Amino acid sequence: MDEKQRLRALVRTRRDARLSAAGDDDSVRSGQQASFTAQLASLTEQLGAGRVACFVSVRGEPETTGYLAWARAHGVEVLLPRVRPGGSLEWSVHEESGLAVGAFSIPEPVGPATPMDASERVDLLLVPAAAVDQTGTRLGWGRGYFDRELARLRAELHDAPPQVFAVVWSDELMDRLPQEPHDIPVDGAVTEESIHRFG
Ligand SMILES: Nc1nc2c(c(=O)[nH]1)N(C=O)[C@@H](CNc1ccc(C(=O)N[C@@H](CCC(=O)O)C(=O)O)cc1)CN2
Ligand SMILES: Nc1ncnc2c1ncn2[C@@H]1O[C@H](COP(=O)(O)OP(=O)(O)OP(=O)(O)O)[C@@H](O)[C@H]1O
Repeated sequence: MDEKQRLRALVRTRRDARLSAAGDDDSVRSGQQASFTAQLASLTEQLGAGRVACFVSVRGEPETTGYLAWARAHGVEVLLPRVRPGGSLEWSVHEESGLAVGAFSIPEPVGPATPMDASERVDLLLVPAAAVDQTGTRLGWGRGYFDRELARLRAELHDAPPQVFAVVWSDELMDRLPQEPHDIPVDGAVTEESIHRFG
């Protein structure tokens, strides 16, 4: 098995174990969620971000639900991704009107697509990942959605790219991950314990 596949399987196993350890214990789950909410809110405030792109967590990913509620309460506009045929992402504002289950069983926003480009900038892009290393190399789930999206944003917003932070559990911050030419490093990572900045 190739090294990336081995690492993805390791992370999958740990996430499944974390899910079953928490079980139906709401106090464990809400504690984990509150930790991520606090770190993500802190980063948003540090950056003075008024417009943020995030994701809706599934299957043992760090919980973003609490952060989405915090953002709404604090007047921070949030864009969420939708998978498009052909393998690109599009973005839509997270509205009260809500979410509908989309591709890969991930809840997606139902509103109109909004461009995420020079005319409609975001200050902070929070991306899912399986793992991140100390140089900002990010390992995803292998379909390249965020690799392509980060490449697009870098090309379009080269004068003022948004800050990009991966959201991972602290045991997913690794020393060294396999790196490929198309990998675009992230600026930092947010875990349930702290905020990390690379380079
Ligand atoms: N919450 C969330 N939203 C997201 C992503 C993500 O990783 N997480 N994406 C990131 O690109 C995009 C959707 N892309 C996806 C890419 C790959 C898989 C995937 O491989 N799923 C595997 C299981 C992976 C796992 O073990 O967790 C599967 O469904 O079999 C799912 C979604 C956009 N939205
Ligand atoms: N900028 C790009 N343009 C076109 N294809 C790309 C680009 N970046 C990555 N890809 C393709 O996407 C696929 C997945 O790449 P990789 O294994 O690095 O994904 P990943 O980082 O795990 O996934 P993701 O970005 O979905 O989280 C590869 O086939 C790769 O060639």
